[in-house]
Amino acid sequence: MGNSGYLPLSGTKPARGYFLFRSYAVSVFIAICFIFWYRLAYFPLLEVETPPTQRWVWVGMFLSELWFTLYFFITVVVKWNPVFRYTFKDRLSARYDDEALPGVDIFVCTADPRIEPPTMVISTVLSVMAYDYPPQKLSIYLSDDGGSDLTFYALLEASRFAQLWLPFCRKLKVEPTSPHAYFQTHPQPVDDSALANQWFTIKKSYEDMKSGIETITKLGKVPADIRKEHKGFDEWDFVSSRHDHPSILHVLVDGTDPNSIDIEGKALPTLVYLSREKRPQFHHHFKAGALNALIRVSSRISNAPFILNVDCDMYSNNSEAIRDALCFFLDEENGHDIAYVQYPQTFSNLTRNEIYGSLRVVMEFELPGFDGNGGPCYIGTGCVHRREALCGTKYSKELAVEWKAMKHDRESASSIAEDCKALASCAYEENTLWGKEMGAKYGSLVEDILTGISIQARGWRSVYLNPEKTAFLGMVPTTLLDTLVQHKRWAEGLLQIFLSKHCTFLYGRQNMPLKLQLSYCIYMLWAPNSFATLYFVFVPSFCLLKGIPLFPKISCFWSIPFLYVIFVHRVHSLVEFVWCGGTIRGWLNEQRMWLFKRTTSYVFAIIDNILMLCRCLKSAFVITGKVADHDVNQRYEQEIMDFGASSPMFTILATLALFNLFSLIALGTKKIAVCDVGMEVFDIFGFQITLCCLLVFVNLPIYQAAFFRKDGGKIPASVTLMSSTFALLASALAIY
Ligand SMILES: O=c1ccn([C@@H]2O[C@H](COP(=O)(O)OP(=O)(O)O[C@H]3O[C@H](CO)[C@@H](O)[C@H](O)[C@H]3O)[C@@H](O)[C@H]2O)c(=O)[nH]1
Ligand SMILES: [Mn+2]
Repeated sequence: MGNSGYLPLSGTKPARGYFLFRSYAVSVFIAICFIFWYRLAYFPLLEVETPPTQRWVWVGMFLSELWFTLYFFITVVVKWNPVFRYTFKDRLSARYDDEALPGVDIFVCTADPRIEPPTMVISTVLSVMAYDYPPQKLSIYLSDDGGSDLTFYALLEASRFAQLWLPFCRKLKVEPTSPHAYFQTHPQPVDDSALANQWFTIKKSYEDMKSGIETITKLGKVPADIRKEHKGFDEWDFVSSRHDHPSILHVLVDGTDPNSIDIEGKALPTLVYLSREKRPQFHHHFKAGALNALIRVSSRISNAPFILNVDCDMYSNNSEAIRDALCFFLDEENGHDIAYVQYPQTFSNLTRNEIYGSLRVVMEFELPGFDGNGGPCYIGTGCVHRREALCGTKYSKELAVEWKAMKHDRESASSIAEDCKALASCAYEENTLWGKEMGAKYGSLVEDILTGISIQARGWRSVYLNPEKTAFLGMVPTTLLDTLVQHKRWAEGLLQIFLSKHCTFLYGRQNMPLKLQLSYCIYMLWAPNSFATLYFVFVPSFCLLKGIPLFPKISCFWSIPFLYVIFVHRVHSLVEFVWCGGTIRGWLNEQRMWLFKRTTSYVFAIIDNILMLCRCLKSAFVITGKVADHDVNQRYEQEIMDFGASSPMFTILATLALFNLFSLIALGTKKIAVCDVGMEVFDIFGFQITLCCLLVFVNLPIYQAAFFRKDGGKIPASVTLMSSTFALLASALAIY
């Protein structure tokens, strides 16, 4: 306890099992040292009879192992000292009554009504409107980069439905407050007939609204009679396309208007629709551009000191999340230098065994590790920012705010709406620092990470909060290609940061602790992992066919460190995965995705980075799919991998998978011929054979999709044909 009676608003829990983790890390390091000793001592140096290929592949092994060691070291740095936080919301409420709480602006971003259905978007909007927070202090802004009247129509409907939904949420303490998620998971209450009736009425009006929106979305345009209902639709007379239109801004609920109330007469939060101006001759900077327009427009309308931003698929699952975050900012002793509170990215549509992987370990262990090293990175969604820090202010002690003394004067939002449009125009940012020193940063495919780095580099701290009750739930892609493309975008953007002046080692040198600068490498260096991985997936099997041993004999001493590292490293990964709630099959799927990403997404990420460095390519943000057709959904539910499309990524995957299969088959037939020396072959090539077998095992879904499946998610015949040819060629090359 510091000064008179001060009680902190948050605390930290000691990490469990960290002694085990540290012993594991140290022991693996020792084993790795032995591996390098072996690599150097047994380098097939100058013996005359060694063919030069053998020397080169040995160097390759050495370099790959060196890379993996470096990456392992970074992982250990990240996980060495994790911090797990919790909050005291009761203390917050005791110190700040509704009047004293600061305003919070909430940004929801959407970009395309075909990929991000308006019904999903408004469920998210309604979920954040229903936060357990004084409504007059809340303002919700929907940014629509799709410039779509369909989305506007949906939001208009949502603003009406909110008058029913918010009182209902209050009365029944509804959780989650997304109507879609709530009605999906909560059946009609049975014990209280009045409540049951009310539940039924609300569900009915929700379903009606939803089907109305769906019909119109399918139709592709808003019918004339509905357009007459609100003057806002007239704005679409000036929209020539989603890439060419003026700013559209409408205040659908004006919180300063005493008539903006729900059916119980309680105030509603402000609700604003914004589609910033887009012109073909101006770069719109994707989501970062959208965020900056929102920052400016909201600064005029509500100017809340805190900003929560979520992607349109991330609904609020915990109506206390704002209060939780404020426990950090409003802490009188430790809150002044906190720029943002990051929540984990968790998903509502994961299947039991997470067929395309999840960010489980990242969210449960790596981000707490970042927190321990100086603060989590900003991951784009589920994050509460201090407006000032996001806008580019450097941290200094003098900035400390006395929150209770804050004034909350606001002009009527509707009356200033017209003025605000200029703030969302393309020309506004010309010759300003927006996107450079102010707001979300431009020029990166991972604007979030870059923005986070720049905030931390200005001396601010950040914290990570992973409450027991998940704060937000979003969507993971439901096909393999979508997942790989998403990871390509991330890996590409992250590597781009590493190669730029914003690399943490340069940019964060002054204000970020070294361990935090280093921690960022775990993500910035995702893509380069592909070199070492490709090497390990191809070369040992190739050498197996050629008869070149790359590892020590199983029977000799040197195999021990190899066995130790392989075994303990994987067991640790499994334990870690299961520890944070995953299943064993889920872990296996995660391993497969690990391999797939490293041999496709990351390879393309590197190629694109090289092209960008040569200025042959401009980066583009491919929006992640959030809807799929019935068949695809069904396969996803059944955890059957979905290939379907023909993509060069699948050609690479299938080629590598088939090549390893061919190697194993070739070895099998060879072994029959040399039956009596079988044991000896295993002794010499044990590691390579095991690696090859493991790869074949991991790739089982690929063989199945290439040769045995008939459904729409199989690997297209052309891909199978091409990959088989490549794989056969490679095997032939090895054998002859
Ligand atoms: O021009 C654009 C492109 C995207 N978005 C929005 O950005 C969000 C994220 O896009 P999505 O396609 O879902 O990408 P993800 O890969 O799922 O997003 C993750 O990665 C992004 C880049 O690192 C972060 O911005 C996101 O917050 C994070 O969830 C969505 O709400 C989009 O509507 C825009 O507003 N304008
Ligand atoms: Mn997303």
